[in-house]
Amino acid sequence: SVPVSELVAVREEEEENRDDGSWKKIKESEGQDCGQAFTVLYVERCQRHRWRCAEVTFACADEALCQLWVSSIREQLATNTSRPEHLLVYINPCGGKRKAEHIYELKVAPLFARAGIRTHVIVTEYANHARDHLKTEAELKKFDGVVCVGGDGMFSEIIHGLIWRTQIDNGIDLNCPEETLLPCSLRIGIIPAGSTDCICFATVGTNDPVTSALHIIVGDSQPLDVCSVHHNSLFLRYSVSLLGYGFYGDVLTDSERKRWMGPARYDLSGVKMFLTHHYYEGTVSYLPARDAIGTPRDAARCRSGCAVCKHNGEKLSETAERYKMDGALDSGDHESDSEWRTIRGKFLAINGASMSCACPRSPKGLSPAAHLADGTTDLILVRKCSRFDFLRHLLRHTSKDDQFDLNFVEVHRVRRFRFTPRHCQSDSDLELDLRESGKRQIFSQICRDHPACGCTPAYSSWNCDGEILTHTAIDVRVHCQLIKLFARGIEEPTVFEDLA
Ligand SMILES: CCCCCCCCCCCCC/C=C/[C@@H](O)[C@H](CO)NC(=O)CCCCCCCCCCCCCCC
Ligand SMILES: Nc1ncnc2c1ncn2[C@@H]1O[C@H](COP(=O)(O)OP(=O)(O)OP(=O)(O)O)[C@@H](O)[C@H]1O
Ligand SMILES: [Ca+2]
Repeated sequence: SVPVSELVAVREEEEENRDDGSWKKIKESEGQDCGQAFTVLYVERCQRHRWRCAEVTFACADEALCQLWVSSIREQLATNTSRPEHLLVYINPCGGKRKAEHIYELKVAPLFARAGIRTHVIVTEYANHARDHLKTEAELKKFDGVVCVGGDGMFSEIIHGLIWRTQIDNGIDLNCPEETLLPCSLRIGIIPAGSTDCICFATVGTNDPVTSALHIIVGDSQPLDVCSVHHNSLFLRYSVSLLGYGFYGDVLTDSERKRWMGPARYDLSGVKMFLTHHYYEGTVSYLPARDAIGTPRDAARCRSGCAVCKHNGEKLSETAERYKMDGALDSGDHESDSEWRTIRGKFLAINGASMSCACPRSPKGLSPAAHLADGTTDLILVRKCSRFDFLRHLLRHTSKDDQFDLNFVEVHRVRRFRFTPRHCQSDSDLELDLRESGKRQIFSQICRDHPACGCTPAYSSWNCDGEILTHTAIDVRVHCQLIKLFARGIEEPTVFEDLA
């Protein structure tokens, strides 16, 4: 049996198609003349979270009965209001291996057509075309969802456009980090055609255009946390996957100069920055997610219908409701300032992972137990250590071993965090540092005079979902379930999976 929610479409067979393979078989085996036939298209699960569109044709001597089946199935599909009818599609022809248009035309458009979905397709002509179109021009009321054909950078454009539009339409000040943002009503579908495609991989379990198209067609819905990033009272960007300073910031900066290489640029820059081995000094403060269930060291993973996301999401909205009824001004984190913790040090990497960040390079991701929609982000601090130790940490992203079980790595589940690089710290903080490291001052002078010695620069950059941020001192706040995707989270493998 197939659940009605996983039907793609039903098609009446034409007279001239009557010799088509599957139907002919039924006809012959029944040994009778068939009055009519119809084909049901449905989702079939394959290996490694992939979905395919399978079909079965039913033949029937009684034409009226056949019609009844077709109309009943159509009725069932029509009453399911979560299935989209009209989609706004943006294609980035320049991402990944530059195959987005081809992938859409060949694999996705025919499926949408079969499912009776109407589309308005825009092939972008320049960076930020999709974002700006969504911000100002797009007639969003006409659509049931937005589809992004591209990578994480393209997805970032879409969420910036949609979140901006939703807040501005409701008079919300984006530059104020304390504002409660309004969730976007349109769901977003991701057809992977980029270099990392981590958001697709971490929410569906695979980077496969057909699987993503089927999740859109059946009208799946997966809420997702979004971090807002501010510098003082200036809005910088939103992030849903990785906010990385140090190693991942440097890898991104270096790889941008190698865009022509396609996805391989990240590996080359990764090896280069690993060998460069820069560390950065600064202060990280964070607000622990005290009242949330789950920790970054849990063995359990965020999966389809995740109970942790459900529980934490409901608890947060109850607390927000209570605050509203009490007439409290701050609609922020509802946690007292005394809860903030501060860590100063030298770091090879500071990473905020709002989701696992699983991708083909690291199928378990940067924070394997992170949740898609629990209102928290996992703050991972990798302190200065030897190259050998850092390599051990990196390698554990690709094996079963725990990448956090090392004495130079710590991880905290947080609602909010801030970072200030050492050179931006207040005078009193700097004085303290100076007393601690008189010796280093002499060396850094020598290094400035002899740049070839390879000493560490003062600043790295933040990698924000694959975009470089313009500021290093940032304030990050998680907004629980601000957007929704046409996805359902990674499914546990089922007995129905095709193991052939
Ligand atoms: C030795 C093998 C170690 C492998 C360790 C792999 C860890 C990979 C973790 C990947 C996390 C991706 C997080 C996703 C971020 C996206 O929002 C963003 C936009 O698409 N992508 C990147 O920034 C792209 C980031 C790409 C980072 C690639 C890092 C590659 C590291 C290679 C280190 C090699 C050391 C070799 C020593 C001889
Ligand atoms: N028509 C265009 N011309 C040039 N750049 C574009 C165009 N449309 C979008 N972009 C930009 O291209 C950048 C990269 O796109 P995309 O995210 O699709 O691929 P990627 O960077 O290869 O993949 P990933 O982000 O998964 O690593 C995005 O930042 C986006 O703003
Ligand atoms: Ca989260």
